[in-house]
Amino acid sequence: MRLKVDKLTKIYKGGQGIRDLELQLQKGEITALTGANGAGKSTLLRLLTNEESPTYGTVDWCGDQTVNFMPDELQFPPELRAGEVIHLLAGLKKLPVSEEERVLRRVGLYEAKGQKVSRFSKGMRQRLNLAQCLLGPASLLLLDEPTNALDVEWIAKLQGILQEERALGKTILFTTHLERFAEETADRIVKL
Ligand SMILES: Nc1ncnc2c1ncn2[C@@H]1O[C@H](COP(=O)(O)OP(=O)(O)OP(=O)(O)O)[C@@H](O)[C@H]1O
Repeated sequence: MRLKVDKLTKIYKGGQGIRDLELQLQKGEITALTGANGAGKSTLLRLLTNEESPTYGTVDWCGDQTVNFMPDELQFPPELRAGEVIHLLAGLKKLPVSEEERVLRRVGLYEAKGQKVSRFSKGMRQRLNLAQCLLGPASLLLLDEPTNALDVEWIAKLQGILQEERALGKTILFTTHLERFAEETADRIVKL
């Protein structure tokens, strides 16, 4: 097992994020997190990425984990070219250039690597966001609404990418409003 969440609760001043959540993520499994607007999906991801602390409850990481995160929206410096963004991030992670090329090809942005991010469409920006999440080794991938802004073709390709990552032994948790995508992609659906 890779992650165990016990009685996890986040109560904001104005209202409630999540209450008494129990969740276990198994190694090599894809879990989809669904639920209405305001159900607490993003709150859970913020607690798992340590952006926020729980009011009470625990997250047991069961040993060392490397987590790669795809937020629901990521602002890139607009003057940078896509290839430069990935080059900088790969440098921070001490990855070889071949890894930069590999992720850019995977998200279909290799040909567009010389373009400034400010000229990118929303879907292209989302795929660059996906690329940074796929960069380098990780034991757990957390993705917040990864289908946002993607067209039908790229939603299908995202499904393939997540399943390839699972085949490599990664544990994956993503949030979505697309029930069919959740059913077709995930091993397990957790509804908040
Ligand atoms: N920083 C905050 N301060 C106060 N309340 C917050 C804060 N962040 C979230 N909430 C509240 O916590 C609840 C859960 O919000 P959250 O964003 O986690 O929902 P969600 O399931 O991701 O929703 P959506 O499907 O709309 O993205 C909501 O009632 C929201 O108003």
